[in-house]
Parts: sequence; structure tokens; C-alpha cells
Amino acid sequence: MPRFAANLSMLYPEHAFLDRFAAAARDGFKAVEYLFPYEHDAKELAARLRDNGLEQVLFNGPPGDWAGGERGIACLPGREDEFRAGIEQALRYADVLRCPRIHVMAGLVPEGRDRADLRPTYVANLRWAAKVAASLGVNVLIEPINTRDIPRFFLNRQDHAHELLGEIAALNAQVQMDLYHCQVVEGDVAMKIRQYLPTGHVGHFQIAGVPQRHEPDVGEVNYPYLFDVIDEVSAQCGWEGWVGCEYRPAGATSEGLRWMKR
Ligand SMILES: O=C(O)[C@H](O)C(=O)CO
Ligand SMILES: [Mg+2]
Repeated sequence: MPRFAANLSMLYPEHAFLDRFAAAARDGFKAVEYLFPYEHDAKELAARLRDNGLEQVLFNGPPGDWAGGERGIACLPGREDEFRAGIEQALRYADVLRCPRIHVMAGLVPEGRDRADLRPTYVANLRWAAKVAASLGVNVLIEPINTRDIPRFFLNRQDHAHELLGEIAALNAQVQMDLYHCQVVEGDVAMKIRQYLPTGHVGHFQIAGVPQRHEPDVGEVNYPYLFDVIDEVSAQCGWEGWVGCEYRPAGATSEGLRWMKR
């Protein structure tokens, strides 16, 4: 089985956020990811990780005005200074949390704008982010996200993400391959794992049941089959990453983890 990381932004809603580290450790997780650490002191988060024997394997760069509906600003012309300040803040947290990868959310295509017009800004921002992150040994990840969950999101498909990596042209820029989004947008998930994982350009997986985004054993995707594919291809290409459990538990989180005990 792959190595699973608990997404503390979605799992354990029964607990306050800072108590979720201990809850995940009690359920046997050795790693966590979450959206945004920024409302917490980095040292407090590092203490939760240390006290519970957990690795921080991913978090997101600042997304812009999340409450106002923004989902990243990397594709938005005129926001470059804010973007750079956000990446520098994220890297300060990554240093304290010893987190090796940051998900840089692309942002929404503004009404009346064409996605293609935003591509140069997006590529320039990700090139800059990768360059500064490389100095700290941190990878920057880009994630295709479906437009049912996030209408107008800039990046939706795996092939587009890998094309953009070619333009960003940074060894530490990789794709965050969320299999939930991949199934919603494209399907043919197993073959896309076989196509992209051996390239070395997949930095992280995430999973959730489709279509409800509950546990992976609730819905149309045969995750045991996909876990075997990830294990098989990882063994062939030496991939040693993590699979983030980015789903909304249908009931109590711990009881819902039966899918992990295969
Ligand atoms: O929603 C997702 O799948 C992303 O992983 C995220 O970081 C939040 O939108
Ligand atoms: Mg995701």
C-alpha cells in the first residue's frame, strides 16, 4: 500500500484543528498535509508534529482572498508582488515545519478573460516560485482541479499541467495529481498514473471518493486497484512520495478509515 498522509483541513472535523495532529497519530498516520498554516504560529505547528511523530508533507501557499472566493493568484496579472510575498511566507513556514513541498494554487480565470491570456503570468510566477524554493530544497506543486468544485479554476487537466511544467522548466516544479479531480475531469485514472508517474514530474497524490468526496471506498473509483498501480509503478521508477487523504468523512473520521486496513 502507498504511504498515506492525513489532510487535517478535511479529516477530523470532530476536533479543533490543533487537536487533529494527535487524532491522526492515534489512527496510525505518520504524515499530515493541510491547506493553510498561516493563522497558527509555525513553532506551535512544529511542536504538534514533533509531539505526535508526524511529518509535514504538504501545505498550500497563500491563496489570496479565500473568504472572498479567490483560489490562488498565480495566474492573475498585477498581483505579482502579493504572490511573491506569499511564496516567501510559505517558505518561512516550510523551513520551520521541514515541509518539502508547497502547493501553489493557480487561481480563477476572471470573467471576460481568456485562459490563454493568463498563461504567461502563471508561468512567470511559477518559475519565480520554483527558483526561490529551490534554494531551500522545497518543491512547488501545481494541481489540476475540476471546475465543478471550483468554477473557472485556471488549471483542470493532467496533460495541461505537464505541458506547463515544460514551460516552467524547473526541476523542483511538479504536479500534485489529485485522483479525485482526475476522475471528475478526465477518467482513465490508472493509465494516467502509468503515463505520468514514471516521468518524475508527479510530486504528490491525493485521493477522495467520487462524486461525493467522502472516503475512497464510497463512490465510483476502485481505489484498491489504483493503490496497486501506484505500488507497481512506484517500485519500477523509485517514486517515494505520499498520498494525501483529502476527503470529507461521511461519518466519524476514525471509523471511516476501514479502507486503509487492507
Ligand atoms: O481542492 C483540492 O483538491 C486542493 O488540493 C486544494 O489544495 C484546495 O483547493
Ligand atoms: Mg487536491
